[in-house]
Amino acid sequence: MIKVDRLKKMVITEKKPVLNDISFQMERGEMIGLIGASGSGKSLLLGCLAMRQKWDGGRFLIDGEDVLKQSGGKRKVRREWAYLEQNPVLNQNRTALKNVLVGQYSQTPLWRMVTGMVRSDDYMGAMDTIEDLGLLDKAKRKAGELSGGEKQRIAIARALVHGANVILADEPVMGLDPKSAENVLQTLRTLCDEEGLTVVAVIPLELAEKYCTRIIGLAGGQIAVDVTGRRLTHGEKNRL
Ligand SMILES: Nc1ncnc2c1ncn2[C@@H]1O[C@H](COP(=O)(O)OP(=O)(O)OP(=O)(O)O)[C@@H](O)[C@H]1O
Repeated sequence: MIKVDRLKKMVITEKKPVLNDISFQMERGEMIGLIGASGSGKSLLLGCLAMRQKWDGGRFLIDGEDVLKQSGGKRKVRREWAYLEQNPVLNQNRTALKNVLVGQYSQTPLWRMVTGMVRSDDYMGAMDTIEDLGLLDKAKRKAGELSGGEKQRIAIARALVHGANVILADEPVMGLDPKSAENVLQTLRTLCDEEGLTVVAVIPLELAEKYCTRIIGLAGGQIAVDVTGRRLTHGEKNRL
């Protein structure tokens, strides 16, 4: 279980904390939609969870251990959790498959990386994951030739092949056409339901209502809404 306990986050330009007293828990298999007005701190919260932003207060407990105090705790989160940016960083000249396999390089000897030789079980694992994400016919295409939604799904495949059990995604469907956006979110939801993946994604409210198991809304530096995935009431929307 993952527990955020009274997280505080400051930025140099503001006197007051941008995030103050943020507390919530995440269970395995949850897909959390993070919503809130522009500037409410969604990206900063995601960055704190991904250990890419410094915490200015609070505790971050994973299975009871405070990651902020544990030696190597931050590195472990950075290595084991996936942080998906809006425009996934893929090598455009390499195939989708090679980009997915990069996720396994941390366990791959240097000579294999240099020669590009891949173990057959790594190859099979990557192909299985690509197939699960509906991109088998694109596996040998260069990443630069894929659509935005396909690139997002390749980034998800890479995260899964790398063994990530938590995916933090900052606006993963921004700029995608509606069908591709729904495809990416349906893929993530299925992985949560069937594989126990945990996802926190900054996405538009109407998509969070449709695909997420839970919706967390930020306002005024605090959690203003924390409900199971469903249509928000007028009252809840007004709090954001
Ligand atoms: N590196 C930084 N230095 C100074 N201020 C920052 C920095 N990063 C974020 N902020 C400020 O913190 C606040 C929250 O930013 P954040 O990017 O988390 O908002 P957001 O909810 O993701 O917004 P948006 O929906 O527009 O992307 C904003 O007021 C922003 O200007």
